[in-house]
Amino acid sequence: MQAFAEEVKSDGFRHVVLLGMGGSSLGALALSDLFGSADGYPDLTVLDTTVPATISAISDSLDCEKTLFIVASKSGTTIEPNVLYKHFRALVEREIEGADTGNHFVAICDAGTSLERLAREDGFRRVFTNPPDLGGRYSVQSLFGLVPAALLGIDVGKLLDSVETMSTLCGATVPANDNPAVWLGALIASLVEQGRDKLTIVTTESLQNFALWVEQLLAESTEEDDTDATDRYMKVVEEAGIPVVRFDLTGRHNIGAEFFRWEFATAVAGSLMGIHPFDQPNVQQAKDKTTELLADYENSGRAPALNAVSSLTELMSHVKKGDYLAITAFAEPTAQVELALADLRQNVTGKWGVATTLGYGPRYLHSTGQLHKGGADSGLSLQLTQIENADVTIPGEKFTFGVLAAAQAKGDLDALAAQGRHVARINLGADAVQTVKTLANSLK
Ligand SMILES: O=P(O)(O)OC[C@H]1O[C@](O)(CO)[C@@H](O)[C@@H]1O
Repeated sequence: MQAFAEEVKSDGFRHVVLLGMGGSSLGALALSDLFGSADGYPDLTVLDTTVPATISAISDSLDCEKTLFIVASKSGTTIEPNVLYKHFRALVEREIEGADTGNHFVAICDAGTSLERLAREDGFRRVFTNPPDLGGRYSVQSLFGLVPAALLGIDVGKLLDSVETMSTLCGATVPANDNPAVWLGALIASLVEQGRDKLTIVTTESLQNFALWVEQLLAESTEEDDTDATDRYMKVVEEAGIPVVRFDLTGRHNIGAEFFRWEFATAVAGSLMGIHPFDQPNVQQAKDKTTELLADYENSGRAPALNAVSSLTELMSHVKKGDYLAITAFAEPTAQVELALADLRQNVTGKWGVATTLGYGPRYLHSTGQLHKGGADSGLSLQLTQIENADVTIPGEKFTFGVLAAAQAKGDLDALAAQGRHVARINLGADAVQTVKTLANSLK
């Protein structure tokens, strides 16, 4: 891996764009956030969206000649990386005519998948095949995390040493009380039993995407989660007297140990809670609805309609003690949108006294989407959409990214509603920031 990273660096690549969802990208995102790229190594962008505005913004900013794309998917069948590959392959072919475009693409996947075949047929620079007995969200210490880490110039050996240290501390002969992961898993499970079924992860800035990684691990595995990294929200949490556990990261490479601790703890918590920690059965429901909507579009030419559904106030009229509000946004996550949403969340908590989660679509569909549909019936869902403002075609497909994003948004809300969950949708219109601000202010 490190030899490959050196080769990529010396061939003049300055940017790596990783196309992948959930466990196939969040570990790399966490590592890139924490380490950045070492001197002379390329930077890393994770692209795990179908929202046209974000895809256009990234496509416009790329210097294709110096960009390497990683298509990362264990199953090889996930729609997002597959269509993103089609888009970027065409872009590279347009931008650097005549060159060996396959050289700009790398695949990470399980052996024998359709992605492996495609990558070989399309002449990818390299195909990394992963051991198939690893669940997606438990795969950061495998090629899914390590190849991007090596490309960033991270010392992969040091990272793995820290994983090994934690795995020794969690060995089979270590009594449960002294085992850091069993202790954490048991704590999570026992707090859930006492009714504390929300976990807030507060981190320093460089670990915010590590929190996203933990969110996916827990939300798909145990169906219980709430994360928030803003200090203001943390204050509200502390004031509510919620138990706090603190882990200090002594040296960046020790993130490897934390990956291991949380994976093991999640398996322990899931087992104690009687939940299968390696399964995510409800994720499929939204995928099936999306597939139906896309087929309908291909037959009728009618794009999935994202009509307004209910309103925030009407939605919150159903709230009960212990419920949470899941805010999902199919919009470009600009800094201003993030700030406006942080205010909205704070005001929701202030007005109704509930915890909130925030997930951008379609990323959250591969993470907290499981919690929303398969977790306890304590979540109300507010979907915010801003999809129509731009569109991007997908070579070889009848649908565009806009149609796909709309089908994913509608598919998820339909799946939730079909389960009797309370839902609302607000279309953000042309000015997403202003719409969210107005909504937040109306709650004061
Ligand atoms: O690596 P794949 O097969 O593309 O899957 C991506 C993600 O999708 C999920 O299967 C959920 O849809 C996650 O568990 C997984 O990490």
